[in-house]
Amino acid sequence: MDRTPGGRRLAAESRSLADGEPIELVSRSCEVDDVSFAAVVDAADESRILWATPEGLEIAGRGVAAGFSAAGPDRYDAIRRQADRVFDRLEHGGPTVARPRAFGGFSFHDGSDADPPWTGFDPASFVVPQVFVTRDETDGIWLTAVADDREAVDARLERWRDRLTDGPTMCASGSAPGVESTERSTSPERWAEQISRALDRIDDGRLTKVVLAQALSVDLTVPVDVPATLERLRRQYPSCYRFLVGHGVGGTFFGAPPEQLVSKRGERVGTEALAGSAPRGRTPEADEEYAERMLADEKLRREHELVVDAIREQLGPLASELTVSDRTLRKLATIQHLRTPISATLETDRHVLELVEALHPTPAVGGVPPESAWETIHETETFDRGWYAAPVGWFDGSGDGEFAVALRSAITAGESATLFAGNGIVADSDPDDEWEEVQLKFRPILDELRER
Ligand SMILES: C=C(O[C@@H]1C=C(C(=O)O)C=C[C@H]1O)C(=O)O
Repeated sequence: MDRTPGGRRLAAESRSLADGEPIELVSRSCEVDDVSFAAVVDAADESRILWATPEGLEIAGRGVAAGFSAAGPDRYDAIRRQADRVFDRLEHGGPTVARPRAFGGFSFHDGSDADPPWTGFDPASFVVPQVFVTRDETDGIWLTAVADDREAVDARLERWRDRLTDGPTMCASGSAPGVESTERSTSPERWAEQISRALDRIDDGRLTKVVLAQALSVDLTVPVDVPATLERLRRQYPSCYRFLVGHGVGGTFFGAPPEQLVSKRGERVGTEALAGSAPRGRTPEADEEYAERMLADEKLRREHELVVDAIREQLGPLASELTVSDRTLRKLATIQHLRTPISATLETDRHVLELVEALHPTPAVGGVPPESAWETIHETETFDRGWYAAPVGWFDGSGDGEFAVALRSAITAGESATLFAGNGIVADSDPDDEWEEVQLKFRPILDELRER
């Protein structure tokens, strides 16, 4: 595989970023009326990204004005160095909300091989799109184009403005592709064995917690319309992130994660511990009972506190002040979780990628201690996590940015999709309960693939 930073596929327009030269790009924005975000990301054979937050920021982008990719333990720094060479010289004509940002993410493990279904998904890869639309609650809707020079950027902006304003404004929510058949990576019997082996390690003191996951391969009747599926997910899971990453080759990775890894704006940092799960009840009384039981459950409390402690340990040394708020409930349509919001003020300025590196993987998706958890995951799981449960999001030229944990996610190409879901295992975990919780975590995506 081509491991050169900014290798062929992700070269900045036509140049490679490997030669050390700064890259000069120009961006221009114009305000537009309501336009279809789906129309920007409707071509699976081109690079495309979509990012939406629970607070209402939504960005859809296409093409590659600059691309960065990296592998290995140095991947966070390597991405940042490549991006600095672009952002340091970028001239942006437009409001801050519509500024160019680099969108992408990381694989769960730094040595991920990008084998199918993960073809094209390097251990770290980001793009600054050639064209993107940005919407947020206060600033309206903006179209931005990025190119090598002013003439090219003006032409691109005009072309896309015509194209989007002539098209439909609504995001089509489409219909589900329909599921022909499913195949599990892990049978219930195999799962019970895996849990029992993890519990042995916990018993003999090598491990305190590990998150074990499963994959579900789905044969579809027709290919997934990913933007339309995300639109349906928005309605079902309005408090979740939504993302789509496609490189024009291989599959499209998408999901509706409930969990923020980190957000950084200036010196302010936000993150959260989200761990501990229970079903939603069919009646308000049943739902309340599940919630009460979860809040009172000693095992879940320990499992959750491990995540809080790890975040405190990772972020503490970088912060002048750190606030751990009270534990609350996070209720989603099909599942509920324990959640602890955490915020911090940085002691000195940091790039958001430094915070991503410090936090990933939190024990909400990895385990404690991290090395032993990683070894257990590696020896136990029979599939490649790829970008599942890893950081996905954006950063900008001043080092601000926001990342979600890529959960409740799937990678799809043609008439197949692979879904991923996992659960935290600690002392006293019961294989049947853990199995049920994993199945609940497949539901957000699986429900949207099935015809109702
Ligand atoms: C691992 C997943 O979810 C994570 C694990 C949780 C748990 O163990 O209870 C809860 C929320 C997430 O942090 C997943 O959705 O696949």
